[in-house]
Amino acid sequence: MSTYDDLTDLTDAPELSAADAAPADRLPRITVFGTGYLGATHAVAMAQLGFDVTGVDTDLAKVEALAAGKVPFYEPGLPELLEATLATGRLRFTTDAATAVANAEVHFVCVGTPQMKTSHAADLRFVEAATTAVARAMTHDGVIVGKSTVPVGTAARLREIVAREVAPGVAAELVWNPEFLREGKAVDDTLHPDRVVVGGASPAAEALLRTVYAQPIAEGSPFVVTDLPTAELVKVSANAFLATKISFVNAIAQVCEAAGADVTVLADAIGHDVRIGRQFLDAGLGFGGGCLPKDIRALMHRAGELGAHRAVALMQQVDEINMGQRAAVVDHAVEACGGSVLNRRIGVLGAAFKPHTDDVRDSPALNVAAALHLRGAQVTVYDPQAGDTARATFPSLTYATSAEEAVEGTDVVLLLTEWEEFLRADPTQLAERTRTPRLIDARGKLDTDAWRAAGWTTRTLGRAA
Ligand SMILES: NC(=O)C1=CN([C@@H]2O[C@H](COP(=O)(O)OP(=O)(O)OC[C@H]3O[C@@H](n4cnc5c(N)ncnc54)[C@H](O)[C@@H]3O)[C@@H](O)[C@H]2O)C=CC1
Ligand SMILES: O=C(O)[C@H]1O[C@H](OP(=O)(O)OP(=O)(O)OC[C@H]2O[C@@H](n3ccc(=O)[nH]c3=O)[C@H](O)[C@@H]2O)[C@H](O)[C@@H](O)[C@@H]1O
Repeated sequence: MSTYDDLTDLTDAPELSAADAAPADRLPRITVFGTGYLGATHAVAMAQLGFDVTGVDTDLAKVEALAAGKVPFYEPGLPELLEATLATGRLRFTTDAATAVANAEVHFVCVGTPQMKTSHAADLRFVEAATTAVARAMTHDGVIVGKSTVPVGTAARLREIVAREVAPGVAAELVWNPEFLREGKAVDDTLHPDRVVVGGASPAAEALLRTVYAQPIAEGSPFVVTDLPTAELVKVSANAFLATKISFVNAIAQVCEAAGADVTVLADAIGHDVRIGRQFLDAGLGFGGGCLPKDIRALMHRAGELGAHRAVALMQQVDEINMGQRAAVVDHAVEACGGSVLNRRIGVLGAAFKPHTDDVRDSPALNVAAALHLRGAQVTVYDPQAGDTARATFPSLTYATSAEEAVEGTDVVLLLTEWEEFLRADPTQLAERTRTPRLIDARGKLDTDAWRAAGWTTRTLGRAA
């Protein structure tokens, strides 16, 4: 039996009424639990849409920073919008869950669901704690809206918690409303979502969510109404599909390298087929970040619990191919250094898991840099935004403040995160700073003809050596 079975019968719980849930005389008031990448963006965006919003976090430093108008991470456009929405008086941040909940009707749960240290499963303790805190603090009817990415079956279990914790006579309905924003484009994705998915909502809760998302709906965002498990799985499947696309093209890239074909041209060509599409077919170092890797592993784990072995096998392959890309880049660097990187100087361009973010959670770039460091190389990393987060995660690497500094005296240079700054860099100037102008383009984004013309020897993942 899985951990999600044996649900309590909730039929005796009070029902949310349309009048209580959506007051006619004003917009519903909102709390957002968890003010990380997702929650901070969501809170600010909801305030921008005109709602009264309180962001709640257990991390006092984060709350104080946000309340002072400082976004504790790099996300283009968010600082300006935070400042503007704080100035309206509609947005505030606190660690005081009880007061925040008592003053609102819609409670978004946006806390983390990281991978467990001991298994592939998602760690649901934060989601459970936040849901419990909301349910306990509810003094009047309202809706708890799960937004965190969770394994299918979690919401049903959280409903049990809500039923147990909420005060008698208070109608607390839990629905699921997964989020699809991308870091680096978080503001735009939140204000203009590709779709809004709501699972498990009663008519009253659905009406409330339609009010909350009225603007995106008016602008044409599809509003998908479904049950709880489908809503949870839509989210996980979307990320699993994106991950599968990337691992597919990386598997083909290996064939390209062996056969003398060019994976970028191939991706462009197959991408013209609208059934395939060009997006998420960039071969190279593979996917990282705080979501795709942990989400496919959590799916692997949950699918295993449910006996869905084909999904387990597929996700295992996607993960394995992805991690293989990191190993391949390390091997290329070793080969470029003549068989050993011991005491060799390696310049690494990029630490973030992708451009336009300072997020280094499960970053392939930082992972490769660390692996080379552990093999005895002298690794110097430069990232336009992620230097501080990278240093905090992996302090024993050397961090430079420019690409020029990072490539100084190097035996090989690795392009690991495709920031525009690197794509625009002058290969002639950089070549002069190296000991040997040798480049591995692990993102397939550089104009290697221009780099070769500037004296570099180059190697690109997905093309013949
Ligand atoms: N980062 C992203 O781009 C997206 C993330 N997601 C999902 O959203 C969830 C959150 O992800 P991130 O924002 O990246 O994580 P994060 O780690 O940046 O933020 C999580 C926040 O929750 C806070 N928290 C933990 N327990 C709490 C509690 N009991 N009460 C209040 N706050 C609490 C933490 O202090 C932290 O600030 C995850 O499930 C993730 O998979 C979904 C879509 C996009
Ligand atoms: O659940 C989440 O948190 C989010 O996860 C991803 O968003 P994000 O992690 O911000 O980053 P992506 O833009 O998806 O990129 C993920 C990784 O894939 C890599 N990637 C992307 C595209 C590609 O063609 N090739 C490739 O290797 C990127 O370099 C990066 O490391 C999804 O794109 C979002 O829709 C989702 O909401």
